[in-house]
Order: sequence, then structure tokens, then C-alpha cells
Amino acid sequence: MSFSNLVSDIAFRDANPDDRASQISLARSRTARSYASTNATSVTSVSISGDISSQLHAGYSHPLSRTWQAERQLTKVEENIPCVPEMLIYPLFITDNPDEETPIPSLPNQYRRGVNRLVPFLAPLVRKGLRSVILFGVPLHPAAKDALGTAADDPAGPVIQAIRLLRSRFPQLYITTDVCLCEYTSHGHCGILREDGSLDNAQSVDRISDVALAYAVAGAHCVAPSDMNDGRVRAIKLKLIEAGLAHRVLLMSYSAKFSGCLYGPFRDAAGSCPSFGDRRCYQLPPGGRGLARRAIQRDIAEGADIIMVKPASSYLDIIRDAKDLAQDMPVAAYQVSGEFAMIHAGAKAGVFDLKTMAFESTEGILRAGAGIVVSYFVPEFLDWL
Ligand SMILES: NCc1[nH]cc(CCC(=O)O)c1CC(=O)O
Ligand SMILES: [Zn+2]
Ligand SMILES: [Zn+2]
Repeated sequence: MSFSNLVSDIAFRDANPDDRASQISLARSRTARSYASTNATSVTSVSISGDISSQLHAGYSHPLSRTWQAERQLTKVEENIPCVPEMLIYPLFITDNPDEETPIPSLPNQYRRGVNRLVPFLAPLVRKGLRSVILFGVPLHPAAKDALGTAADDPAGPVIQAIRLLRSRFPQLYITTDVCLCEYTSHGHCGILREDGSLDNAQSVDRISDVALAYAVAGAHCVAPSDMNDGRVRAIKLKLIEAGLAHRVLLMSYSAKFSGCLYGPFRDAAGSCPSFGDRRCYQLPPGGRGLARRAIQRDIAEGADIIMVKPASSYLDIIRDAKDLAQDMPVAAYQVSGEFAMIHAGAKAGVFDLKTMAFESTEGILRAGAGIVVSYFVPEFLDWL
């Protein structure tokens, strides 16, 4: 096959009317075709179309045309381009010691905070434009953990207290809650276990959906199940509908969540390391692109409103798959604790500049197709932008 045929095949295959980049390549390939049809007997004998498609500089020689190369971007040039801070969600770790404020050693600049510390910490960030947070409960008292993760939806527990407080103190702030049991279970797994130590999917789904509902009732705008039990999206959606909350509570599913070594600092922060075994039986294998696609399609069918991919930078192809499969839905990506720690470590070792890498990694995640990024860099971005 000739080069020009290949280019137009690619352009047409990827054509999506909502996607400016594919419209550009579509237009370019049309130009190549009409040129070919008027100047040559057959498309295959034309080589000039290759030269046309290699004229790239004009597309990025001007500040404005540079911005046109991204569907989402970090640097605001034009008002109508979706931009910071609307697309950033900041993770918060909330402990059951109301006055606690302890740095997390493996997660630079991040702290575990008690509810009493939240308002003073967040007020300046909200003033700088912080729009959204995702809450993780971190019970520090060992007695708070049991086999069922009872503390997860304790009305006096840190997450429900924080939802109420933040809703009343920052009416504009969008509150998402991570929904999982691993922070609250004595065994540290993301669900309820059978006697033999394996995950009981049906019981876990029932429990997880109760927890999600409790957060929604307390005032969360969005619930985000990260447990990965099969069928939890549908179960949560049904409970939200039954409670009359489905019209105002969004369901963001951690749909394609891969197991691996990038969650270490988070488990440090949340004290959620499994006491035995690992999470491989309910998180995706890193090579499992097909499984990720099936999980995304399954979650769309079960009623998810936002599809999330996690981690982000090692899974950019999956983010693009998610955007293709969920074209009409927002796609989120979580730049997880290990990615964040790695960037800090690289900067500290003099490998690259922290800010430059924060931008480059985030631009890559957006370019891959995400419109929402969960990131520990959010406070920095609010200053940098
Ligand atoms: N299930 C809980 C949960 N929700 C988000 C993360 C990871 C976030 C991060 O690493 O920043 C985890 C940890 C895990 O699954 O082990
Ligand atoms: Zn979990
Ligand atoms: Zn397991």
C-alpha cells in the first residue's frame, strides 16, 4: 500500500466529527485526495500527498495555533477552551483525629488532616480557584477497622463529617468521595472476604453501594467507587435512583484501574496496605488492554457518568481507548501517588525541572483524551497558572 493511501485510511478510520484534530487530518487527506484525482491517474502513483501531510510547522508556530493542537490544555489563551481549574480534582486524606495535620513521608507536600484542619487549609486554595476535591477517609485508630469496614459510612466518621463541613463552608466546591473499604477493613482489602480469604463479590457490592449512598445522602456531588468489584456501578446507580438522588449525584467509576506498584505512597498515606495477598484478583493486569476496554464498556452500560483510568502516564493508550469508547462522556485520569512521587524524586535528583515535568506529564494525559485529571499537583497548578 502506498503512503498516501495509508494516511487517508488512518485519517478516515479515526475521523470523529467532534474531534478537531481528526477534522484537521480529515481535511488534509481530502486535500491530498483531490490533488491526487486532478493531477495523477491513480492515487497510488502520487507521492506529493506525503509532502503535504508533513507540513506541520504552521500548526505550532504561533501561540494561538499551538493551543489548537490540544483538545484540553493547561494554559489559558482563549476563553472557550476548557482549562484549569475546571478540569482538576485534588485528593484529600482525612483522618479521624480532628486536629491532626501530619505530612505523608512518601507523598511530598501532602498531609493527612483532621476535619478541623480542612477549612484553614482549603480557604486559600478555593480563593485561588480550586473547584473540586476527592475525599479519602483515613481512620488512624486501629479499633476503627473491622472485617466489614463499618467505619466507612459512620455518620461521625471523617468522610461524612468532611462532606457536611465542606458543603456548608465552600458552597461552590465540588465534592467527590472515593468509595472503597480498604481504608476501613482490618484486612486492608477492597471488599468483604469469605472465610478462605477470597473476595465475596455479592456482599462487597452490597456494602460498597450502601457506603456510596451514605456519602450521597450526606451531600457528596459525586461518588467514585475504586473497589473494582463486579457490578458495583449498577448497584450504586440503582440505590441512588431508589433514594431519589440520581438526578444530582454523579457516578465516576474507576473503570480501568490497573494493579501495580504505583499506589505505594497512597497506601502509606491511607494505611490501606492489604495485610495479606494483593489486589491482583480485582485490579487489572498492566498488559490487559482488552480487559480494560471491556471494563469501560461494562461500566458505561451499568450507568457510570464518568469513566476513569488509573494510573495515568503508563496507560495513555487506555485513556485514548476510554475516550473512543465513551465518546460522549467525560473521561478522567488519576495521576496516582507513585507517579507524583516519581516526578518529585526525578526533580530532586536533577533529572528535570519539577514544574516543567508537572506540565508535560499533565499535558500528555490531556492529549491522550482525559478531560478531568485527579492530581496531587493541583495546589501548585493554581499558583503556576
Ligand atoms: N482502593 C482505594 C484507592 N483509591 C485510590 C487509590 C490509589 C490512589 C493513589 O495511588 O494516588 C487506591 C489505592 C489502591 O487501590 O490500592
Ligand atoms: Zn480499596
Ligand atoms: Zn486479592
